[in-house]
Amino acid sequence: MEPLLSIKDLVKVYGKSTRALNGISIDFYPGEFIVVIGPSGAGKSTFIRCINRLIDSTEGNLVFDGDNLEKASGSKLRKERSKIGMIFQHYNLIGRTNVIKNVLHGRLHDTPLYKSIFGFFKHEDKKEAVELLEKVGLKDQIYKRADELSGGQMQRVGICRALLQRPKLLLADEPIASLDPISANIVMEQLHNISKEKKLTCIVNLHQVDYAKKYASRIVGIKKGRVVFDGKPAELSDKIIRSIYEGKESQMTLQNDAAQTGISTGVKEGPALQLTGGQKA
Ligand SMILES: Nc1ncnc2c1ncn2[C@@H]1O[C@H](COP(=O)(O)OP(=O)(O)OP(=O)(O)O)[C@@H](O)[C@H]1O
Repeated sequence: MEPLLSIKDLVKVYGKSTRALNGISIDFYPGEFIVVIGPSGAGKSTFIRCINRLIDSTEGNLVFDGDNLEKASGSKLRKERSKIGMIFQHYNLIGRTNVIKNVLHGRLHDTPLYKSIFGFFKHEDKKEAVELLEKVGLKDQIYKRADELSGGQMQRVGICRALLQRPKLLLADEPIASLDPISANIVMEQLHNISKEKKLTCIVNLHQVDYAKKYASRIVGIKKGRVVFDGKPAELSDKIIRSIYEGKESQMTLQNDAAQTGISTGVKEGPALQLTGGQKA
């Protein structure tokens, strides 16, 4: 199978010497649900943002859907970007605008400016927006202002907006980091189910190893800007997890120090990660 996204020797240097990405080469295939894990500062956000060119890489080659992404600019870049949906930690919704309009913003790239200004979207776009909102349990909230929603609801709107773009690739940068465990579970469950149903490739950055193990079809571990693990959830042993988070083991009480270590076992439903040895009691 041809990869949907092929990344070669990706390097990102901030300023003079911060090598956030240190030569990443990896292929992603259609339909994969990839979770990227790694300690704070490992380069996860930089990696995901280089993929849709929110950040320009310093070196490397990105081939997405058969096109050279890192060389694209202007309308070509906009066209490529329209095939990549993005979900953000802080949702990036327009608070004063209602839910359905926020979702319809996913079609802005395909709507003439004058129509979008007056809120004229195609009937089929509106229909699809409503269907998506129904799917994530928000049909009753369609005309509510986005800033009247809970965090979990806002993120589900963010998912619908990204999906209305009809992307080939969905990127999510810490989509549940600002949510309580119950909302986080709902968001991950829906993101996972919808991408499975639509056979959509997803790359999701997560701090929580247990969610990664629960939902990913493939886990990629990043440490100091390099890929140090790439495999199936079952292959991600406790030993490997410790090596990815090496240097932070002293904080690996997990339950208590989740925020500092970047590792959380706070999922109430689903398998809790059991780490043995090297942990504080
Ligand atoms: N805009 C920037 N300018 C300078 N350095 C940056 C910038 N963004 C990130 N960095 C640095 O690049 C490295 C990787 O950061 P990045 O945010 O990609 O890591 P991360 O794994 O996503 O971390 P976290 O999980 O804490 O969000 C870090 O050393 C960070 O300080």
